[in-house]
Amino acid sequence: MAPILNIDHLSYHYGNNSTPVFADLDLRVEKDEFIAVVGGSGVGKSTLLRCVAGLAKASHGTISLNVEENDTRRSRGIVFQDGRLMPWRRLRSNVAYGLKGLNLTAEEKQARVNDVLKLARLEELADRWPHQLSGGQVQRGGIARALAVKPHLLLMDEPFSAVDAITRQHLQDQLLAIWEKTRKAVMFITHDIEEAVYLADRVVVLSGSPANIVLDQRIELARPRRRGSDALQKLAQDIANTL
Ligand SMILES: Nc1ncnc2c1ncn2[C@@H]1O[C@H](COP(=O)(O)OP(=O)(O)OP(=O)(O)O)[C@@H](O)[C@H]1O
Repeated sequence: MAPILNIDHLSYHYGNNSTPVFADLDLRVEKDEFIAVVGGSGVGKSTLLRCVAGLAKASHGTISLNVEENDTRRSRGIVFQDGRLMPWRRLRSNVAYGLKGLNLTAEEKQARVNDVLKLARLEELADRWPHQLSGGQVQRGGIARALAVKPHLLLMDEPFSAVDAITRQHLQDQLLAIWEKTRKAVMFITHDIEEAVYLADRVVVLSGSPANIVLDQRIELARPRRRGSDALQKLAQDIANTL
């Protein structure tokens, strides 16, 4: 099967900086595959994700998405670190916002919103304002909004880094449950290597200046995985040693 995402010879420069953030970067992501991108602070993880999201334009190279065009869904859904819910809209309306412009009837939109709120286990909170939600609920709201457009590729930029450790573990497990149900490609940025190994099918390590992929590690651990297991810790340590 052809990869869903093909990144070829990608380079990105900010302004007139002489050194690109990354250069000549190649990456393939298969349909249904969950990949995590890790790397030190400032190495270029978010920039790469923003390029794939279409929010930043690469200086050189290409990004192609191998997806069926369809006006009832979008190719990509994006989840940011802070959830990015609009404070003047209730949760339901925030989730519905991304559906603007899609060729869906009002009933279909409503059904979509209900479905993703249910997936994110937020049905009961649908009429709350963002300030009435916990940090973890806001993040789940961000995930629901991204899923509402039925993306082929879900892009997540350190989505759990602003919540406490216990909430983070719950969110990781909820994300995996959603992924099992929806089976889409995920590109997940994190600086937490254990999180990457716990979640992903593949962990890609970005390093250097300009950055490039210094390790592309398949994670063969059976699911469900056990946090803190020797095998998981060892893989995480091996990956950390490449940084
Ligand atoms: N608007 C900008 N103008 C110039 N340089 C920028 C801009 N945004 C980011 N950078 C630089 O580009 C590099 C990559 O930034 P990026 O945010 O992609 O890194 P990151 O790996 O996601 O970091 P972190 O894990 O700390 O979020 C950094 O050195 C950063 O300082």
